[in-house]
Amino acid sequence: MTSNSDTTRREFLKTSVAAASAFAAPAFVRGQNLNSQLQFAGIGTDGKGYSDIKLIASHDKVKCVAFCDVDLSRTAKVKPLAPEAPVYQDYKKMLDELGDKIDAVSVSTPDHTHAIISMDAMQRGKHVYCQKPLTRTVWEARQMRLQAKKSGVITRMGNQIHSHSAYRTAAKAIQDGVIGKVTAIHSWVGTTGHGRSGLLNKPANNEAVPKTLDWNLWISVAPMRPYGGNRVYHPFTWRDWQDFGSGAIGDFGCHLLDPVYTALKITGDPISVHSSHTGINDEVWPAQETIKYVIPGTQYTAGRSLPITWYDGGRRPDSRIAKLLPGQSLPSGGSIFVGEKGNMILPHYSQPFVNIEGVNIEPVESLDHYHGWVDGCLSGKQPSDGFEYGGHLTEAVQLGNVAAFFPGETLEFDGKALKITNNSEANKYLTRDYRTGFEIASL
Ligand SMILES: NC(=O)C1=CN([C@@H]2O[C@H](COP(=O)(O)OP(=O)(O)OC[C@H]3O[C@@H](n4cnc5c(N)ncnc54)[C@H](OP(=O)(O)O)[C@@H]3O)[C@@H](O)[C@H]2O)C=CC1
Ligand SMILES: O=C1CO[C@H](CO)[C@@H](O)[C@@H]1O
Repeated sequence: MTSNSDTTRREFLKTSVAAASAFAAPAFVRGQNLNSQLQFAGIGTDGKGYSDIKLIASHDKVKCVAFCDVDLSRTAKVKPLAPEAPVYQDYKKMLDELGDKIDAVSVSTPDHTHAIISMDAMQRGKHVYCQKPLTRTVWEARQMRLQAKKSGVITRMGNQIHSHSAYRTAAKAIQDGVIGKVTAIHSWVGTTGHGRSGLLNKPANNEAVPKTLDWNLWISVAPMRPYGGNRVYHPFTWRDWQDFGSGAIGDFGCHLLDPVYTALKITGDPISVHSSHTGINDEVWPAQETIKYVIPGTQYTAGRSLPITWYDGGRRPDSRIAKLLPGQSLPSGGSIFVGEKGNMILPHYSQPFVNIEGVNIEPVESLDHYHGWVDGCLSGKQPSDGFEYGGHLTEAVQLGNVAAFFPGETLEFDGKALKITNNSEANKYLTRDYRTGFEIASL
């Protein structure tokens, strides 16, 4: 049952956010919303989920009203944040039972469950903070973008470095023209596509599912398979497996390519994608990859299109591309922005530098990524990396994973039609088959 005051408050929050998404929110709406509380539920409560929930809950207008994790043994850390809040194993049951008592949710679960949970929450009018990559597939990323717009809810992707000084400084430097127009991007990370579980195929042995874990809910949209054992798939090692995670580019693409997309204001769909790697089977992602994209140019690029090359698993760009000054070196992960006047090197999570003598970049301040989303939910103002932005970025990242199934081929992509135009077989990898009972209700 919802009390009258809850209904009134909830209805008010909903209408004012809907109004704000249709046109700029009038000051009185913002003011009244900023005085109200955000009733928040955290989904996925260990691993990254714990830090997401803790940092969102540190906003003084947030009230934690529920927690949810498929493994009840992994909920102990969040309980002290709101000892009276109920703990659920099934997010659907939580949303059904608590209804309007929840305004907003975080989704910090393995990649394969981001879309099914976030779509359901948005369809019920909840604001959503969802971890990176926004989704496991290109099709899901498109649905998330469309649904967020349709529902008029406030969204943010969990790529928190977006708000960090290092990435914000890099974006400003590019937009200020420090290296001139950009002609190419090279981004790399040391992380490998598999190796976390030590397996290349499903294990022959099985172990009993821990009593605290609902394995059916963990598997969710993916085809059912036996539990396997601790750290075969969960926790954490799901990143290796095609059914659940997204390999190295899925794990880090939405971090490293985020300042590229933000700085260059990329909103167009990739034109083409090409992969080369050390080998792929039907289960895990390649250990080492090079993915080459061609992306439509913007006001900050020299050409009408822009080549972006991604390297992982120990592969990295030829250091001569960077034309470093004496004393400079390439970081273990990051990006080279090649410009007409010079190059900018952006190490992952630290300040950028350029190879132009005498030019130092003044850092800009960090913002609070988590509070920025909460403030957005209360004011109706969409933060910069909502699902419209995160959806575009994730589509590109996951398109790289589609290309991994066709090494050596250049796949041409028609973003409008959501179709690969020169290889019909590749289209099946843009989406997936959903397990009965776990289909995503799309638009
Ligand atoms: N932005 C960043 O810097 C980082 C982002 N991430 C992202 O966060 C997400 C989670 O990663 P990580 O914390 O490492 O993963 P883990 O496997 O360690 O934890 C995920 C948590 O979610 C729970 N869970 C799994 N499925 C569901 C479900 N359907 N409903 C509710 N709870 C569920 C897990 O339970 P169980 O123990 O049973 O699996 C676990 O407690 C990923 O998308 C990852 O990419 C991760 C690290 C850093
Ligand atoms: O930033 C991060 C730190 O490492 C984790 C494990 O690879 C990533 O998932 C995460 O996004």
